[in-house]
Amino acid sequence: MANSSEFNAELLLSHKYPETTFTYTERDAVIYSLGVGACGRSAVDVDELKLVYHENGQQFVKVLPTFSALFSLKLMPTGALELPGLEYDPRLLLHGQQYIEIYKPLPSNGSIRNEVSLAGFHDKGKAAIAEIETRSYEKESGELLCMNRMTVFLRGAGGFSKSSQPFSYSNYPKNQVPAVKIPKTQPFKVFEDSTQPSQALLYRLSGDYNPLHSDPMVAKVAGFSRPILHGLCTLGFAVRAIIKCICRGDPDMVKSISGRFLLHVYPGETLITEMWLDSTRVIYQAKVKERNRTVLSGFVDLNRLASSL
Ligand SMILES: CCC/C=C/C(=O)SCCNC(=O)CCNC(=O)[C@H](O)C(C)(C)COP(=O)([O-])OP(=O)([O-])OC[C@H]1O[C@@H](n2cnc3c(N)ncnc32)[C@H](O)[C@@H]1OP(=O)([O-])[O-]
Repeated sequence: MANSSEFNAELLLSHKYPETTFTYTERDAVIYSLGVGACGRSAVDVDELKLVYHENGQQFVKVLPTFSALFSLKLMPTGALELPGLEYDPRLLLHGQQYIEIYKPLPSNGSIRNEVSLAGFHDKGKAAIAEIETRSYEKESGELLCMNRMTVFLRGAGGFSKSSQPFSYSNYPKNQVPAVKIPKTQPFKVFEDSTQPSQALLYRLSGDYNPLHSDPMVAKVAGFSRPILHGLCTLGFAVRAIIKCICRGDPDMVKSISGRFLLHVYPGETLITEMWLDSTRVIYQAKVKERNRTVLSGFVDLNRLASSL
């Protein structure tokens, strides 16, 4: 537990994160799609081939909306996050939540300028929670493309509040909070997908080289029997399942995405994504079949519904 004398709220809240850039090509978008399992069940999948190949005269590959979560990767090159005013052990850091808003379909290649800020910071006693917001602009046009809010869960870093009221700060609307109630009814769609034992080793090629996902010793120190899957890889699997089952394979129908990581996933486990439709909102949860445990839940808001649903 963090010592209250080590926490300096003023220093943390006034910290300015530097702007970052992210340049990608179509090859990066394809490696990402393969990393979240596109065409993993069939190399001629009609809903997914467009994510990895120019089929039928298609000019560009289509890009999954969750690809945008990579834009701010430079912020944590080795898995640690700069939080001046707080001491914490980066080896105990876990990805807690991800919230994404897409304002324009993601191009198949591009150069992105990111504005980064601290959107929230909370003392949860046993943990501290930091929320980092990244607004991503297309460099050439200057247009705002998307916003990502990443929540990091810093195990062991809570308990620093000096007053009896735990320290809590956030600067965004309450309706963007990802907590969802899973309906008691049967899901509208269910999709089962296997992750490969090498899934995290493939996914890391998209730029998240945190050794928690590849190094057995680092995983042990973090409390896991072996390296675990990147949270964003699990989210990528779940959102891809929704795009396949509800958007008829069209990634451009996704407006916003929210997910909370409830439990770690081991590469090689089977993910079952259950989906409920509530107007243009898809409420979902992903379970690991082998352990019968829910590992992720959230919602995806769509621009419209597919006419054939
Ligand atoms: C980031 C880039 C690096 C990437 C790394 C990875 O990919 S790692 C791989 C991917 N990530 C993973 O594998 C992580 C998987 N998730 C886990 O292992 C666990 O959910 C946990 C350890 C994050 C929290 O478990 P626990 O039993 O210690 O928690 P609890 O139930 O006792 O609640 C305590 C308080 O925290 C709140 N809160 C709870 N959960 C979350 C959350 N996810 N998010 C945010 N907040 C959360 C909860 O509301 C409560 O606050 P309240 O209500 O009192 O004000």
